[in-house]
Amino acid sequence: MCELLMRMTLDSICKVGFGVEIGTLSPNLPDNRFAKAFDAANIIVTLRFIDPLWKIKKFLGVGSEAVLDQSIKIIDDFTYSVIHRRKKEIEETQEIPNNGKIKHDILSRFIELGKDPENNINDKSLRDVVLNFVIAGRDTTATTLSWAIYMIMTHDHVAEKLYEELKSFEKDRAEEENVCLKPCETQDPESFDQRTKQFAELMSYDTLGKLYYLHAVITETLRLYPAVPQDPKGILNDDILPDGTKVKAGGMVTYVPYSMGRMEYNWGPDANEFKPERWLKDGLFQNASPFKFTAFQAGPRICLGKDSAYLQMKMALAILCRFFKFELVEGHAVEYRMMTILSMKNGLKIKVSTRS
Ligand code: HEM
Repeated sequence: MCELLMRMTLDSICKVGFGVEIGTLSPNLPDNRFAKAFDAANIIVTLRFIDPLWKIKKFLGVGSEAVLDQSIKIIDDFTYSVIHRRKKEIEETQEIPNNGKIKHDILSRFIELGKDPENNINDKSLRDVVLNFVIAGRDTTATTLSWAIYMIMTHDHVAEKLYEELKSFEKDRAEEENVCLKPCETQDPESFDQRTKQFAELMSYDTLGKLYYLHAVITETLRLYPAVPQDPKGILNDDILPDGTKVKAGGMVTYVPYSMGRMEYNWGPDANEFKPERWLKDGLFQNASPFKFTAFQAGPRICLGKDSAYLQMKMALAILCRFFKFELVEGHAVEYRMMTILSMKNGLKIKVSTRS
């Protein structure tokens, strides 16, 4: 399941961020060299923190450092091909007179800014923009979706409550749009497919905002399994923190969303329990201060993609939890893989059944 979700979020960030369809989630699941190289580079760079010999290996070009060099080459090739494709498409559309098409993706906006030499944007800085958005937007949402599905399938009452919310959302939306819901025969793939498509079409940015329980399920997942479990900061100058702690230039300060999300001091005696209800008051979602719920960081450098991440995760989970039931494969151990992102070491092996 984790790999499929990673493919989905990679396709999605490439489409929304860079305006290109890369189709890694197409039915034949094509070999995904970029994703493999990206994962390998992520692991190797993180392991440098605990491998005192990494500089020597890098100098000699051996072991994991040799793999890193190959991975970087694959990542660069992919990234530059995305940039060149987008640039070419922009040029071609601009050749059509009075075309007036506005490019909404992030990469196009940076390419546009690059036309002014004062902005000093070249292909290398565009590559960094692309990679930054892949790093920020792929693993974070994919891993949160994996933990959310794990939480939903191990808490039956949550799965049922969510299903009820999605069923009544579907009914209400069909009434609002004045359309009849198509039949949903779980044994007939064609009919089942048609109904899932119809459900997807009934979703919109505004209407997804009404799915309070789903919003609470995702937020509760991020409280217990924040995609960025710890977030270290380098100290530039000697300073004194608000509580009086003195910190020295060259040192590090880390805030730890994983621990903060589980502190009884913050969340009460049931802090370790998965309870989406804690986010609801009279059925409406109640947000917490970002300084208490720190999964997206707080202050001026808070995550820029928070709303887009919720939107994507809500769309994916709404379809999955409305039409499918999940069960953990017997004996499969769900364990942490502690990298920059809190992912699952052995993936998430599940049995899936359909719901009418
Ligand atoms: C569950 C999903 C996500 C989580 C938990 C998350 C979490 C975070 C966190 C903790 C930071 C602060 C990192 C730091 O200290 O420097 C951050 C920054 C950022 N995130 Fe997200 N993120 C998510 C999804 C996304 C998505 C989908 C995008 C883009 C489409 C995105 C774009 C960004 C950007 C651009 C920054 C840098 C903001 C800045 O430094 O000013 N994030 N995110």
